Amino acid sequence: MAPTFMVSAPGKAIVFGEHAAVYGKPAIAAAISLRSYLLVITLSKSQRTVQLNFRDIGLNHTWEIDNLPWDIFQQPSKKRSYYSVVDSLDPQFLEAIMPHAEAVSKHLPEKQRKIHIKSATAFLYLFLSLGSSKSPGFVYTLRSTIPIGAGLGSSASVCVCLSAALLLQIRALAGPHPDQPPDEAEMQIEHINRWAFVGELCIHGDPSGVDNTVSAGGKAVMFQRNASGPPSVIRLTKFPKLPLLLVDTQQQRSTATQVDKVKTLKANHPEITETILDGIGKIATSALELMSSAVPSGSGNSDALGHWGALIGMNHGFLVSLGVSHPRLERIRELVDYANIGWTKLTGAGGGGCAITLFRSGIEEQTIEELEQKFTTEGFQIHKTILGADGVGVLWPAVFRGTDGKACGEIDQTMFENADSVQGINQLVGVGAQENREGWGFWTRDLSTR
Ligand SMILES: Nc1ncnc2c1ncn2[C@@H]1O[C@H](COP(=O)(O)OP(=O)(O)O)[C@@H](O)[C@H]1O
Ligand SMILES: C[C@@](O)(CCOP(=O)(O)O)CC(=O)O
Repeated sequence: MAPTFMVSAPGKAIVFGEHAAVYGKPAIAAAISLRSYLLVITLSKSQRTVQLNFRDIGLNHTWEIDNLPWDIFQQPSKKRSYYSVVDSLDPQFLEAIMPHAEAVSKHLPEKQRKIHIKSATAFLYLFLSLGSSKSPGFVYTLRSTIPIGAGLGSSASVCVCLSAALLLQIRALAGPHPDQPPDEAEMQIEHINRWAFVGELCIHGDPSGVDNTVSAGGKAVMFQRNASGPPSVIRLTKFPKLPLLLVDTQQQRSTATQVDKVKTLKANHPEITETILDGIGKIATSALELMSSAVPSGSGNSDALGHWGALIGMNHGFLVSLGVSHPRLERIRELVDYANIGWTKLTGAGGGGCAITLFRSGIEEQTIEELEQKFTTEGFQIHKTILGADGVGVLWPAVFRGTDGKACGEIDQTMFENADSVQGINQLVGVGAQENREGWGFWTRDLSTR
């Protein structure tokens, strides 16, 4: 029987190119140190149930494994392998899943229930695609430090966790281990990424794939969806350590709705919208070119920083034209612009969610503190995070450790559920880019050649 284990995957911030990424334009995004954590417990052979316990959204549902539609998923003509490339959902699979997904949270108001159904659909689609009718029972408990529906890729990070956990359970992944050849690590990240994309298809409708790609591989990437075949992904080894502030409007919205808004605009005004999307793509390309010649940083090269700042301002302007800003996002920009200390753009799908602000060089710490105070007074939330965090990671077995790094015991479901807020989760299992916590492993790809 597999030991209790945990997987974790980061959220992301899109620095340039959201929305345009859906239409095949390039985007630049980086993993952040806010993460989701999924604890996987294997039950004894006699317990033939699978429990999904998504604590942050209050979803807790148990299915009988034998009642799930395995026959539909395992038809020889449709059965997928862990290395298959799946880029669209099978309508027959979806139809078979629906009664089981719709069995969740019947007591809740429709709006909240819809969210639960989407998360349950993503889980069941992956579980039935990758698992087996003969598998033992499992409990999957998820907790996340990423705000949900805030543009920081919470759904992708959940999907990466689910994909990695299921692939580990069917032994389709080796490691991660320290002596793993980089090519093997690359391949395993890609398998996790591909199945995470399938989960994203269930939650989003039409994701570009940038979120799951950054979450699975971590660090920073230039991403471009192709008309057919896999997307082009360039790992950005020279991604600058930028003096960035991440401000949350606390205005929740759904990515699917914002993506639909742009789709409608494009249908009504095809030429103008295409010009805007093209402009956004050119901004991402220009940032990439700049990165290969001069690396912008908070302390040095203020020309390069100013260039990036201008690109950030233009990118936001285009997003406003696409109709995906929000008065609260504009308020963040207004406060930064009045103080004349940097450049702001929304990040993610917009319509609420978060904004990033890049500071000019030489801004006094006190000025930043005053601005942060204003944000807090006006009900915004500031997320302290770094860009370029690690991708998907595994804690196998799931043990917690004392301050000396020594294993103290297994993390059980109650302990994980009871970890108090973000601080409690971080204290128990937290792992970020700067926190090389004992026991966690990450697939490490070779970055030297890119
Ligand atoms: N912590 C979580 N637990 C369960 N489901 C989650 C969690 N975070 C995100 N999700 C799923 O992802 C959806 C939010 O995704 P989305 O609208 O794309 O926002 P984001 O920009 O945060 O990714 C939620 O409605 C839910 O279905
Ligand atoms: C708007 C979009 O470009 C990014 C969405 O990011 P988020 O789901 O808001 O974190 C959509 C996509 O690329 O799939």
